[in-house]
Amino acid sequence: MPPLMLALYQPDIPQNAGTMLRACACLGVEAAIIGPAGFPVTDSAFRRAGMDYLDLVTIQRHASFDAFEAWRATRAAEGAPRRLVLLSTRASTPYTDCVFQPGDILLAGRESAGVPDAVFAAADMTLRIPMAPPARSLNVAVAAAMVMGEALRQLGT
Ligand SMILES: C[S@@+](CC[C@H](N)C(=O)[O-])C[C@H]1O[C@@H](n2cnc3c(N)ncnc32)[C@H](O)[C@@H]1O
Repeated sequence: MPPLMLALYQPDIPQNAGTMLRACACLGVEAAIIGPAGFPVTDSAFRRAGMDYLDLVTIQRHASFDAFEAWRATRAAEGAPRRLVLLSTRASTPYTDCVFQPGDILLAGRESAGVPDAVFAAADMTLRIPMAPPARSLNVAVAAAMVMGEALRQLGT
């Protein structure tokens, strides 16, 4: 199992998803796309869009957050639980305070709206990247890259 997974919650901007999937390929991080997405997320659609790193990244696709949670529950029942670590502008814990664990799943929110309250509540941890006021949010791919970098640094990979 790769030490880390990045899950994209209902991504709606293909260029950001492509950037994050490429980062996963380069960093050895597994990826998941939680639908519905705002664009086609099949391998052939990514290839048509020119994503040339596709063969270097393992991408799970889940039709909904419920399906993703069902998969996570199965992993836990098999004795391999995976924490859900949400990146959110609504969180209060700075991401640098998190002690990351092998198998953690970093969840990045939808570009337009983040995640709904039920998804926020389902997370085992919620993390914030502190920003200079009055900034509202980072680009999702930038946020994901910052937290992946810190998690991989801690995990020594
Ligand atoms: C453009 S932001 C979403 C903005 C949305 N209006 C909201 O309030 O959640 C897209 C995603 O990037 C991540 N993100 C952006 N800035 C962040 C920050 N400062 N701390 C943690 N996550 C951040 C989160 O996963 C967020 O859901």
